[in-house]
Amino acid sequence: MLSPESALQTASDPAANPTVGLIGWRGMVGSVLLQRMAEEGDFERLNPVFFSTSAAGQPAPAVEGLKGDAGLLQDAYDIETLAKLPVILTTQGGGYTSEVYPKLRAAGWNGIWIDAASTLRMEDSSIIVLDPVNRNVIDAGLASGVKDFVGGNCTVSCMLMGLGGLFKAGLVEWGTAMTYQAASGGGARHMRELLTQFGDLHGVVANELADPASAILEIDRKVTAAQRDGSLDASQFGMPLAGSLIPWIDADLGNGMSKEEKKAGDETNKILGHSAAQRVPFDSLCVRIGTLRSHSQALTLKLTRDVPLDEIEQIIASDNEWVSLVPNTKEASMADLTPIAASGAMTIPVGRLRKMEMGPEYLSAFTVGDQLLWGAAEPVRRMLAIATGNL
Ligand SMILES: NC(=O)C1=CN([C@@H]2O[C@H](COP(=O)(O)OP(=O)(O)OC[C@H]3O[C@@H](n4cnc5c(N)ncnc54)[C@H](OP(=O)(O)O)[C@@H]3O)[C@@H](O)[C@H]2O)C=CC1
Ligand SMILES: N[C@@H](CC(=O)OP(=O)(O)O)C(=O)O
Repeated sequence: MLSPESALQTASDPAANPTVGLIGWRGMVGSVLLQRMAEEGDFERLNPVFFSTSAAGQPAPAVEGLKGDAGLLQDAYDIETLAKLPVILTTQGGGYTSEVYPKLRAAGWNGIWIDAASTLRMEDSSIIVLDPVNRNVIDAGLASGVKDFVGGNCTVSCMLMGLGGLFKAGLVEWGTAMTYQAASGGGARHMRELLTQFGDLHGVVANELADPASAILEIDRKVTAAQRDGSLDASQFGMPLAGSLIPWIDADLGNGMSKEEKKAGDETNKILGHSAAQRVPFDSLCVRIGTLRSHSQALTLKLTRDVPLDEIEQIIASDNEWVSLVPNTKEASMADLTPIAASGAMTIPVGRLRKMEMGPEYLSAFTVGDQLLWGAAEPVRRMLAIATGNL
């Protein structure tokens, strides 16, 4: 393994492994990314140069598969060093992208920028990457000189991994998604806050819970009072999430829509490579719930025609190797169609498939996916493999 310095010097040597700058590897998405890269043996085929916004000069992380160590952390704001890299992959977040990306391009950098943040997603110059769904769009983009490849919104990517087959077959006239998004979608501190709230609420009624004869309405009164009196730490979410929900995610766009909801239609159509004329109306109502990891969504799809349910199931199941069809029974749904089942798994369960009372073209569906895997880390990991000729 080359030291970061020599790796940078040989970045254009075609005989060497491709050099890639990794930024954001310490965060939640970044940690999952490193885990997946180690599992897939990616570090055997790359020269990684690790960057940090807070700890330049410290030792880079030890990663499985790398021959030798990765040297020291480089300064993630050092444009000159970044500009020597042929490929940069960042999971650092939108603030970092907004600050560094324009400076790098202004400095004449012409490398490939792979990003998990939303900042550049809807730019004409970028492609939203989800290769099991849009490998054709990615390949065409690479061939035509596109340099910016951005992972999609977690909810959108998980939905398309599950139901992309129906969209690709041209069977969706319009759709809606009612989402149930996990606390971890907000970041590590949000997860901690939720668990702390659960613990505090339990503490408020621990004595009553220990006594089977205590009045349930008194327990309810005490919990509700604690949720309302400001005693719970809600600094991340802005209101208690434990034992409740928040029917708004991300910024208020001022037109009755949240930023998270706008992404559903915009990103779905961009990933599928639809022109404005081909746009499939797809709208959503996004809700934060008190789960830890994995985003769920209940969908209503208006199909372009009446397709028999068994055919629909076949189209969904055969779209990609990660879809897992769950029989529409109570037992199977409880076992396999929950955040508990999906968290940490690469599979995307799709179930509750049935035709609705409104007519045979109306399909009801439920899907759940680990938003840190297919919703964030995996599409950018795979894009890196594509960009470096390994996928
Ligand atoms: N969370 C999710 O479900 C999803 C997130 N994304 C996007 O991915 C990007 C990154 O999100 P996420 O990983 O959740 O962000 P995190 O807040 O977990 O990590 C981002 C950066 O914060 C710094 N940091 C500061 N304190 C800590 C700490 N205690 N532990 C770890 N890192 C710390 C690290 O930078 P440094 O090492 O340089 O100090 C790290 O790289 C965002 O743009 C987000 O929108 C996309 C889809 C889903
Ligand atoms: N907004 C998502 C997570 C996320 O980071 O989305 P995006 O990458 O589109 O900003 C959530 O809170 O669950």
